[in-house]
Amino acid sequence: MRVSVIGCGHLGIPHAAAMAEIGHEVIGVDLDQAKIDRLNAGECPIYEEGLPELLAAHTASGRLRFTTDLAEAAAFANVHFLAVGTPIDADGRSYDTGQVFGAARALAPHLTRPCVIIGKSTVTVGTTRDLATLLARLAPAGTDVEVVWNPEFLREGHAIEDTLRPDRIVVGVPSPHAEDVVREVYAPLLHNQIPLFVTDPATAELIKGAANAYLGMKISFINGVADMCAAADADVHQLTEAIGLDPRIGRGGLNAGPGYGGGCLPKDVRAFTASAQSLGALDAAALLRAAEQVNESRPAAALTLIEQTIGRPVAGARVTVWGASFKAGTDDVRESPALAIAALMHQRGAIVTVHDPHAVPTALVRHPELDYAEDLEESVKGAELIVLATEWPQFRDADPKALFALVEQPVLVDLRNLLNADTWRTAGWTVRQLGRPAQP
Ligand SMILES: NC(=O)C1=CN([C@@H]2O[C@H](COP(=O)(O)OP(=O)(O)OC[C@H]3O[C@@H](n4cnc5c(N)ncnc54)[C@H](O)[C@@H]3O)[C@@H](O)[C@H]2O)C=CC1
Ligand SMILES: O=C(O)[C@H]1O[C@H](OP(=O)(O)OP(=O)(O)OC[C@H]2O[C@@H](n3ccc(=O)[nH]c3=O)[C@H](O)[C@@H]2O)[C@H](O)[C@@H](O)[C@@H]1O
Repeated sequence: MRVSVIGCGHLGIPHAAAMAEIGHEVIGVDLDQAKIDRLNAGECPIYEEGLPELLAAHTASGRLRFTTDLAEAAAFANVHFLAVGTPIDADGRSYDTGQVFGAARALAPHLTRPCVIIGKSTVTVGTTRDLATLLARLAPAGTDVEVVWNPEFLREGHAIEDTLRPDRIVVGVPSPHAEDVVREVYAPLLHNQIPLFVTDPATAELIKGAANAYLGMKISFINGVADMCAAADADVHQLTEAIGLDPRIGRGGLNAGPGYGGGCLPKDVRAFTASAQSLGALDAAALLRAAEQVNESRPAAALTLIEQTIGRPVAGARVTVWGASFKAGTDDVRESPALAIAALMHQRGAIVTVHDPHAVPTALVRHPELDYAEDLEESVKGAELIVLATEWPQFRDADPKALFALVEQPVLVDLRNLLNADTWRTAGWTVRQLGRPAQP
């Protein structure tokens, strides 16, 4: 089939590459000419495992190309995926759907044949209906333009794997014809026994919000319990292993840490809370708000642990923060807990150097006030404290003996419970881990 993917960001580029991989002819569309030029040259503008290879293969084969021209996309395809951004609104709570409606308005005049728009962006319930009404009014094909919602569940760092082998495909359809089109698009995946969950558009929109809200609540729950463990001199890591064995709870997504970040969970929990409020589900809104509050308090909780460890305020201390991306496997620094903690220590007068194996260039744009080191050894020279904030394997595998010689003080706070603390302690380090006893 011929498909277009409108919006080439963290979702759209992997999706376009994966659609080419399963055999479709794909045209990706974005407003950003520089990004389109790089993509057409087979270059990958984001750090995502496996994506550069897929892009290079399919731009070379001619099955995947990119443009800024929506008219070209409309002439080429009868299926259009919408993967533009839905950042949080100026009010800080609901989605700004300007990119979604902006793209639809720009595409509409070119829709002269029957077609299906497959929305993938994360949106407020009711968006599919509003978009269908708008397109019926503005497109020459009128009501022959159908709008489906097909929320995306991929994780950054696993985008290709999650797109080619998702747990489930959820689709909210307005008609049996639209469902047939979706089944045809995803046929190669459905042949691999991946479940297709077909529902109405409003339920599909809410499924996405509920999934991310639950993931955020689960993380805030365990982070709240980590606070309890810290106060009781108990061990959150062992507690998590034990409760995670109960299949009703599950071990996945239950790691205590510096809080959930990224371009999605923080905004999606906020927006789902606002939806609960506006739909009159006030108890649900209060539950979700509590999860947000736990998350918002994580930088301060991390600072408390850091200052307890060094036995004084961070002002004047030379601190190295390991990690800038919001999690390992990506160079995305949107709402990164690592950078929030680095910036908080900087505000408190610490001399902060940040090191990340892939995200220094993206971090520099958002936090130019911080110092950066591209090299791990370089980053710790003269440090009085290392704060491990992102769970990159490079940090887990770092050599405590070699680093001991480089630092001013061998003190490390592990906010991800990533390290084998015994090995580090044997090499002479003082190590504190989140929600775990100071002395094992
Ligand atoms: N990042 C992720 O892993 C996931 C994201 N999502 C959702 O997918 C949507 C996109 O997220 P990201 O890819 O992270 O955002 P992003 O900000 O990385 O990418 C959005 C892209 O859309 C482009 N764009 C904006 N208006 C356009 C227009 N009128 N025509 C063509 N292109 C346009 C922008 O230039 C940008 O490249 C959001 O709703 C997000 O919540 C859902 C699941 C996973
Ligand atoms: O809607 C989206 O964009 C996506 O949001 C998340 O994916 P992602 O943002 O890539 O990252 P996660 O792996 O969920 O991690 C989010 C944050 O929570 C933190 N986290 C995650 C898991 C955990 O156990 N503990 C924890 O602190 C991570 O470090 C990170 O800061 C969801 O997992 C995806 O299913 C969803 O499609």
